[in-house]
Amino acid sequence: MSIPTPIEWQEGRLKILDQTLLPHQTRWIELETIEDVFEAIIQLKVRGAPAIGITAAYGLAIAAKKYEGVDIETFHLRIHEDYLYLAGSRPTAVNLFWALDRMMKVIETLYSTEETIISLEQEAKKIHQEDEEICRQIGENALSLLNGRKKVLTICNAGTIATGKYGTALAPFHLGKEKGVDFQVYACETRPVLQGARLTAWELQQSNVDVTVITDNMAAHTIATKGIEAIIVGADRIASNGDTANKIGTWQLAILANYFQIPFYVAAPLSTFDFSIASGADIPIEERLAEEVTHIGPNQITPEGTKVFNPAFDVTTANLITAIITEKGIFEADRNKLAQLNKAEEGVRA
Ligand SMILES: CSC[C@@H](O)[C@@H](O)C(=O)COP(=O)(O)O
Repeated sequence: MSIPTPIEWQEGRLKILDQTLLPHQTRWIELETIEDVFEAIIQLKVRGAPAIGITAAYGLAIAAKKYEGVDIETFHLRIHEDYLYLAGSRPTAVNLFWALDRMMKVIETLYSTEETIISLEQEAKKIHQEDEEICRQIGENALSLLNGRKKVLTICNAGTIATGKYGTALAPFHLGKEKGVDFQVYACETRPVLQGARLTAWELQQSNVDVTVITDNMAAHTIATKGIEAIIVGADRIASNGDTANKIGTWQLAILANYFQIPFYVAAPLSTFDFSIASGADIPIEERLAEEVTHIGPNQITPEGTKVFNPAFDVTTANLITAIITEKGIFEADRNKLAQLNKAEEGVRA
């Protein structure tokens, strides 16, 4: 696979592929401070739930280095402020909070500032490395579930550049390519920020996967006339009952899948589950700047003063989800089935 790695940590320096410049420029930028990390996340230079979590974890490791030489109590106070700052960047993707909480757990067990700084860097690297293996496993499970269905529709970008490697919803296409299984992928352009048209099209082209871009309002017609056999999407947060937040536009695809009687799959790591909330009604939905809707790139497309509603995500209700594909297997989007998964995971964590 020839897609560049989206996040790199080399000798204590963090570099990310600036996704706002894709597909026209492939440029890595260095994030030197916690403020750089915060800005990169809110400006979508790095995006996608797992990639946000990984970058924030490195952000905390970078922040910790500022406090070399301070006593451990002061260190705890300062790093807690940094944790809250990064946690305030984007509200919907729970992987952000999962990664930051995991970093803070490391701190609880150590009593020397110097040792904690080293351990935080190690933990961030671990979160990053683990994600690649998790995504590969999701890809394997998705490949077996798709089982010969080759014409697949997706939305947004839940690919390599949204994760450590391979992606979630796009993982079966990358892995399929490695194994000689060829898919025909249809990618919704994903207004307003065009993650499908800009990022998924670019990423799948890098992998030589056959990809066709459609505008978001072409989905029903495309499913009906092009013989789409399944829809697969990523996730930003999955509630205890299986309700799933993902990029705005996902819900309408699930409704269409139900209408056309084709499977609708969500692919996500366990770090995207939020077992602390009962249903999708509890998921905070990020609203972003009006300019994302009023403009395409630098060009304004609406009359001056047009009112705008710009939610970045919607919640697909569990009843519309055929299955959730995780690194630990395939699950029904059902409160009781997911509770078993949570129990098994709690056992592993204990
Ligand atoms: C593996 S990425 C999963 C999700 O985060 C993805 O589908 C998505 O909705 C990304 O939204 P974005 O606003 O681009 O961060």
